[in-house]
Amino acid sequence: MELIRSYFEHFSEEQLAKFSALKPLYEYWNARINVISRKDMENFYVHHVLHSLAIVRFTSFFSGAKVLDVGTGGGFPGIPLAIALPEVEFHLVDSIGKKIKVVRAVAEALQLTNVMASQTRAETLKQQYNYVVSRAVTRLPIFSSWIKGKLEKNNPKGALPPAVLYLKGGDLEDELVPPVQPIEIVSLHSYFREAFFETKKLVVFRV
Ligand SMILES: C[S@@+](CC[C@H](N)C(=O)[O-])C[C@H]1O[C@@H](n2cnc3c(N)ncnc32)[C@H](O)[C@@H]1O
Repeated sequence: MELIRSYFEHFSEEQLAKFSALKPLYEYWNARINVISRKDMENFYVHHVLHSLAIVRFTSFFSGAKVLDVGTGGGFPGIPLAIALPEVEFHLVDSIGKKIKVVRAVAEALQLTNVMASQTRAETLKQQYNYVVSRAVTRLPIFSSWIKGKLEKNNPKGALPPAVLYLKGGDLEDELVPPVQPIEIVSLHSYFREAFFETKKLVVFRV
């Protein structure tokens, strides 16, 4: 847990214990339902947990905020975010039922009462959210069409306005076209020293 602690000194022992429990839980579930490539399990804390937590380096949302994780797969970035931000409500969705089964099992084992998981296509959701998070799901213009109308118009005064926070690797210039309205693009290497983050970005945008 030294890796997580070194970047997030304010996490409590309870939170660190939950992060520490994540790897054996995913090893157990991944052997039954593939949600993480087998060779990536070796780099679980850097490639999955720390990568997800980049969003917490950018913002901690506000207490009571509703956050949608679109195409969460086995629970990334939603599960690490829910451990890091227990005052925030997370709705994790994926179109594949067996992935949601893993998300529910992990959330239950860790008693994450701020996680709701649904098997659904993001396009069909009716609720509105203060923020949308996601990692590696589809090109940003397509993604934007899926979540159209699902962000609140305003957030409480002083909070980050409604936005999408999307974790992305590689080139994205040709994806930053309407309806994507970029607010900020952060190189994750400015947050984390590991070589994995050299090409990784957090794209914050409105639609
Ligand atoms: C490459 S995986 C990424 C999973 C996870 N976000 C991660 O980074 O580990 C993309 C996921 O998006 C899901 N997905 C694709 N289209 C979707 C849609 N329209 N609504 C909800 N989930 C979708 C897929 O089922 C898949 O689990």
